[in-house]
Amino acid sequence: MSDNDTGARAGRELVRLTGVGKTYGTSRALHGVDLTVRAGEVTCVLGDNGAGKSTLIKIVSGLHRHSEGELLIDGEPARLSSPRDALARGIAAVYQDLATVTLMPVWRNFWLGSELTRGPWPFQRLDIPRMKRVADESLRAMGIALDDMEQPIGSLSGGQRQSVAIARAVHFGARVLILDEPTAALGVKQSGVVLKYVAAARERGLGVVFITHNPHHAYLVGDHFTVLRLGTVELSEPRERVTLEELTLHMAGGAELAALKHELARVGGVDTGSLPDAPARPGESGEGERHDENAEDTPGAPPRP
Ligand SMILES: Nc1ncnc2c1ncn2[C@@H]1O[C@H](COP(=O)(O)OP(=O)(O)OP(=O)(O)O)[C@@H](O)[C@H]1O
Repeated sequence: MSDNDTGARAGRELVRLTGVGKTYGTSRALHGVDLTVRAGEVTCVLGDNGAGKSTLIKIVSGLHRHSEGELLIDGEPARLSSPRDALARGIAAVYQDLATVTLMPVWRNFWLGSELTRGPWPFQRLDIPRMKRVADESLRAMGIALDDMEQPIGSLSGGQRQSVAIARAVHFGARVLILDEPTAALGVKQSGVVLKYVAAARERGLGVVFITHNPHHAYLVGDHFTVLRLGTVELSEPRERVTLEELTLHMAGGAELAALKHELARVGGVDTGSLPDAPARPGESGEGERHDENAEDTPGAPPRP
């Protein structure tokens, strides 16, 4: 598939998981998970350590087989045997530890493993001018303008490197882009850079799965939010039905905090008035109470429509 084909009809279902689970030996990492990835939407998967986020993306990206439930791609039941198999179906994962060669120029990293050649076999040579030109065009199409394509990729900031990896996946035909904690190791400004390209990928019609610990980052770009806890889905709501506060409380283990608050109030001597209550059920929080998206601590990504 060429990158011109990525603009699938917005809202079209690309990947769906129903009742998916995964057992490692006797340990159940994931159970009964439903998740839908749609064209032109960002699906955020949030969860604390050990919640099952990595296991989930390994299943969707072809690294692991699920042991229960069903995986549908374009509405058809599918079993992915490898990441290459997933890639052939248009599903690409960009991991935190980007597989780049730090001393190689940006354009070489862009083409790594898929270099263009020219001339008839067996006299083929690398088509360096074309690789540089196409890499530059692909980056610019995503709004990434680098001063010098010859600079080693290691000299770029973490946010820029993530952005190059996103543009690369888009160029090579990803329809579903899985981003594994792309902002985890980044400061506010660099996180903003990455979130901008997450939004750009969505605008191009890709279905994006954005894995994160950070509800603020998720809320800046997300269309749907799924919170995992101990391998099961604790919350799954579209943007209209959940506020940033609710999402943050779920991530902070709001129910446990509320129980703790109750205990502390009984012990006395602790001011529990300012502690949060249990997260409201989505929809209970009242319309029009949506949190300001440009709240403190959140980088300046484009506002959601
Ligand atoms: N290969 C494995 N073998 C056995 N257990 C595993 C394996 N991979 C993950 N687990 C277990 O499955 C559960 C979910 O882990 P997973 O790595 O998917 O969570 P996570 O949400 O990605 O956590 P983190 O944010 O810490 O990466 C954990 O209890 C973990 O110990």
